[in-house]
Amino acid sequence: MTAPSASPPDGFRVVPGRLDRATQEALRDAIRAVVAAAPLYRPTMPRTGKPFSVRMTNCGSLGWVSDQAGYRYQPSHPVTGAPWPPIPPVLLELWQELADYPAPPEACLVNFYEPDARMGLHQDLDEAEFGAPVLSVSLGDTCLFRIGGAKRGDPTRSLRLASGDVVLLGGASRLAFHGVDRIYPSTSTLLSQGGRINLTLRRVSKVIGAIPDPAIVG
Ligand SMILES: O=C(O)CCC(=O)C(=O)O
Ligand SMILES: [Fe+2]
Repeated sequence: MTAPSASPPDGFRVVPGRLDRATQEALRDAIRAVVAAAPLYRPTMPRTGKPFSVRMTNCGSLGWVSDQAGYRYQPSHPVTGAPWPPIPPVLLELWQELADYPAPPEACLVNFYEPDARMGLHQDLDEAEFGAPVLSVSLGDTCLFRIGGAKRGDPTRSLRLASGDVVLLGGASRLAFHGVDRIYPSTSTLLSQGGRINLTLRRVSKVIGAIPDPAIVG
């Protein structure tokens, strides 16, 4: 008997093909404009200083960065010192439709994967607010995405994410380990040079009164 594959953690939602081709193209162009204002750079790992294989930038009032001092959110680009550009409206609308959270995202991390890039299993833990999901959008080449549970050793399951797919890490899955094991080159025509763009929308700070008070609502 083969080992059963892990069932997805509660709150993990995949919406295949959520963005049609025209929307993907518009979003690609919006991200090009973000990258023109806030260039992709290669972050380094805390302590070791080892470079990531993924290049990154951000849009939003806050951006996620990593360097030898650690992981954190900050309002400006670590190389240029400029504030991050705003999050494109199409992404804010997507958050409103899917996130089920009463405040907008503050950060959108932009990951760019060359064909040989990957992202090791990790949890997204640098936000103060775990009540909001992380909403992820894939553009360009298909990847092999892996998700496990709240502990590093928990069983994992793998799925392919294609251009236009949207994933939500909400509920229990908000703290699940996840990563990207590989990119499948030449699986999309969206990016002329190939590769994969992943966008993650994140609420960083807590919203006071985010949970409606039943005494007021009722
Ligand atoms: O590229 C992906 O699909 C996942 C990215 C991710 O987990 C992250 O940026 O924290
Ligand atoms: Fe992540």
